[in-house]
Order: sequence, then structure tokens, then C-alpha cells
Amino acid sequence: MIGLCTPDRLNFTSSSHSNIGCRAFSSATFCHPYRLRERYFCRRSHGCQHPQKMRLAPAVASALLELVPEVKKDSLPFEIPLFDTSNNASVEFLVVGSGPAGLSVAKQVSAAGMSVCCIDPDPQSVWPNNYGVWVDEFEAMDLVDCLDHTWPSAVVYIDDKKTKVLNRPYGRVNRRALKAKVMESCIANGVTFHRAKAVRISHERDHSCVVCNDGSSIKADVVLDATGFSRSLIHYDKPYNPGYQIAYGIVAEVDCHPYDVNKMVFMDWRDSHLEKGTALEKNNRQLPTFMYAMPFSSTRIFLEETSLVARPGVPFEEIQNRMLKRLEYLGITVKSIEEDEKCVIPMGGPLPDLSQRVIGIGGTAGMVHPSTGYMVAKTLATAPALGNAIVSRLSSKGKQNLDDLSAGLWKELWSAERRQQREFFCFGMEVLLSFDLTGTRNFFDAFFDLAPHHWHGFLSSRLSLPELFLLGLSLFGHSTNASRLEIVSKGALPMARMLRNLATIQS
Ligand SMILES: CC(C)=CCC/C(C)=C/C=C/C(C)=C/C=C/C(C)=C/C=C/C=C(C)/C=C/C=C(C)/C=C/C=C(\C)CCC=C(C)C
Repeated sequence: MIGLCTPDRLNFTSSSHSNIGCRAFSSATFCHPYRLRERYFCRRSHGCQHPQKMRLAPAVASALLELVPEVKKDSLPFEIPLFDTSNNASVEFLVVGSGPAGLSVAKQVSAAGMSVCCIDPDPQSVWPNNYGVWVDEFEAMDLVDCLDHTWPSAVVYIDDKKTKVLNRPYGRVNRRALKAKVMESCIANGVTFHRAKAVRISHERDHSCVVCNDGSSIKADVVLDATGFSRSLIHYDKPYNPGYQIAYGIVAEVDCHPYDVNKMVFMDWRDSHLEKGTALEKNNRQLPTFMYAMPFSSTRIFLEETSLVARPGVPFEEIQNRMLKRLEYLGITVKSIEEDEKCVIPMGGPLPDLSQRVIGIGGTAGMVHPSTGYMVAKTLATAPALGNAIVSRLSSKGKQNLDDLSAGLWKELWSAERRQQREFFCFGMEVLLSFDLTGTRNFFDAFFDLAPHHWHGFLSSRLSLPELFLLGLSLFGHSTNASRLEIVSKGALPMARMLRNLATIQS
């Protein structure tokens, strides 16, 4: 659902000339200060011999903004009931896209006995990306059975000297299990599917009509665009200028790695793997990237080099090269890659036109957290409420026209309180955009010292505007003087913009 994932792989080739692999373990490189203790630990506990060295072929530059979601071949083995398009039939509710968001709303609306159809070229395909969530977020939705690995805590490496342990369990979403669970409920509730791509929509007084690439068309009272960043039907009426989170990740079999298997690595901002004065090091100082890692075992790990946010986005090739240097430095020899992913996540930017007839959810509706890039848990939590609102408005549809009905739904999705909250998150994003590596480190050093109520609430979009202002003051209190100065100087303009925008938000 979030972002683009293509199979454009790093070129790891076996060779006796090593660029990636075990040279970091040699005596010459043991003098590096970078987590020396962990490296010894890695060597001792796993007895790595690094028998096979690897050479990296030059990384291939990739188109940054190809936001077409990749269709992976992994599919659920379900028989799905197909919608009959032959007799000009219509439904009450039509969902375009079979991602977590769209199917969750379809499930909710169909549970109330409404007729629901879902259009997707490949409804059974399993979602491609690796999603991580805080376990409490999934517990609240009774979805813990859809996590395939959990860690009791997470860790943030601020730099070589400072590490923060986050006592908040983290989990990796089992994409197959989650999709199967929602899809089974949809099928049980009578949702039908149409295998096609929606290409356009038109609106009449008493229905909307979606036209598909196979020439078919389906009429519906309410249409939900849940197509992620491809935004098939939703339109925006303001210039689109988001920041971009860019990440390149691999699930790999490695001979060993230095990370603690009991801790998910939320952010590793260390940069000792980049030789001082090189272009990679200088670029990283200006536009830093961090490692996000899920160690499943001592030999299997998800590693994702991530640019939190930049405008324009950091090129993939740069990210891949930084990742390779990091792996080399950490002494991680990749034996095989199970899957890789390239993620491009637009963050912030304007909301869609909230007066349009088509409704959106997830990426189409601006629901990515503008300061973090997270969306899955938030979208899944929003889906039942949106579903209930659709049911109640459709049940009393005779009393209002469809334009008013949609306007009411958009208002529920983006209430004044949520728009205020989002303004603050966009302010946060603008501040993050202005930091270099030092500023970013100082900022997160203070951020993860905040009370759990504040940092948990911020990351999970649970704080109201007054609480967010209190968080801002508290963050200021936890910052060093240098960091305060930086936040004030770089945050002044975004803050003025946020205050101006807040003043225009009406309930
Ligand atoms: C799956 C896919 C598709 C992909 C994936 C990729 C990745 C791996 C990713 C990852 C990511 C991450 C880890 C993220 C994280 C993030 C975070 C943590 C964030 C945070 C943020 C925060 C913020 C922004 C905050 C803000 C605050 C502020 C700005 C404040 C300020 C203050 C001041 C100015 C003072 C005064 C006050 C007031 C307002 C009153």
C-alpha cells in the first residue's frame, strides 16, 4: 500500500574481490570505533568465518518517482466471487484497490448487509512491502495474530557513543495473514470482485460510474479510491509538493550480523562506515540516512537504508551505496536475498480536494504521517469508523444528495481536529527537512527522551493539538542549547506557516 516496490536488485556477485563482506573483521579494520564490542560478540557467538567474499557490481540508477505499485506473484489461494458486469448492475459501495485500507472498509460496509464490489487487477495478490508497527497499535485492533515476528523493545543509535532503548514492543506485519484475514471476512460478507483497473469516473445525480480498462463499467452510490499513491480517481486541487521518504531494503540470509536479535533497530544514525571526506560521507552529513533493521535471527535479517524525508528525495543509487558501505563495515556478508524493496513514500503536501464525490483512504487521502511516513496502523484503525459512517449515511441516503453524502464522509475522515494535528506533523516534517546529520541526531536524542505518552502518541497520531504543543515545549526543554537554537531558527518559518494554516481550519 505504501510506496513502490520493484525487484531492481542490488548486484551481489560472488568473487574473490571483496567490497561487501568480512573485511571489516580483519585486523586492519578492528581499529574502527564503530560498535567494536558488538563485532567481537558477533565473531565469537556465531563463529563467522566469512568463507565467501562478494563483489558489488555498480548499482544501477533507478527512476525515483515511478510510483506504480509493483504486482508481485505471491497470491492467496482463494476462490473469489466475481462481480457480474454483463447486466449493467450497480452496487451501493464500490472500492477501487484491494490493499489493507480498501478491504477493511469493504469488510465493514458489507458486514451491514450492503452490496459491495472491489475492483483490482489482481485482488488475491499479497501486498509487497515489509511493514513494521508498534505492537500496542495492533493489539488495540485485535490483529496481533497478523504479526509474524515481535521484539520486546527497539533501539535507536544516535551516534557511536549514544544508544536509546525504546521499551515499546515492535512487530513485523505478516502481510499474507493480514490480507487473508480481511479478505476472508469480505468474502463471507458477500463482497464481489472485478479483475480490472479503474481508469475513470463520472458522476450523475443518483450514482457514480467507474469505467475499467476492460471496457466494463460499474455504477455505485459511493466510490472509495484506495489505490495508494497511484491515486487513480482522486484529484488534488493544490500544487503537490511533498517530501519523500526513500528506502531500499533487503530480507537477507547473512552469515552473521552485529545487531541484538531481541531488539528491533528503529534507527541507526551512525556514520563511521563512511570514510571522512568522501562524497558519500559529505552527502550523508547533509542528507542523512539511517539503517532500519529487523533481526529475525542471527543469520536472517531485514535491512533497510532509509532517508526519513528529503525534498527532492535522495537517489536510490546513493542509498544503495551507503547501505553497502554500512554492511561492509558491520562485517555483514550477504549470502542470499529473499526479497528486496524500493520504497518511495510522499509525505506531507496538501490534502485532496475535500469536496469531491469520490472518497479516499490511505495514500489517496493524505493519510501518511507527514513526520514519520507510517500509515498502515493508522489506516486500519480509521477503516471501521469510515465504514460505519458510509453505512449510516447510505441507510439514510434518501434524505441527502450524493455530493452532500460524500462531503459528510470527507469531513469525518478529515475532521478539524485531524487537520490541525496534520498541520503540526507537516510543521515537524519541515523542521526535519532542514536538519543535517548533527541536527537530526540532536533532535532524536531529545525526542526519545520525551515522556512515553508524548513520543508514543506522536508516532501513533494520538495527540490532540494542545497535547502536540505541549510535546513541542517538552522537546524544547529536553534539547541542548545548540539544538534549541537550531529548532527556533529553522522552525520559525514553518511554525508561522503552521499557525496561519491552523487559523483557517474550521470545524
Ligand atoms: C514499508 C515501507 C513502504 C517503507 C519503510 C521505510 C522505513 C524503514 C521507514 C522508517 C521510518 C521511521 C523509523 C521513522 C521514524 C520517524 C520518527 C521517529 C519521527 C519523529 C518525528 C518528530 C517530530 C517531527 C517532532 C516535531 C516537533 C517539533 C518540530 C517541535 C518544535 C518545538 C518548538 C519550535 C518549540 C516551541 C514549541 C511549540 C510548538 C509550542
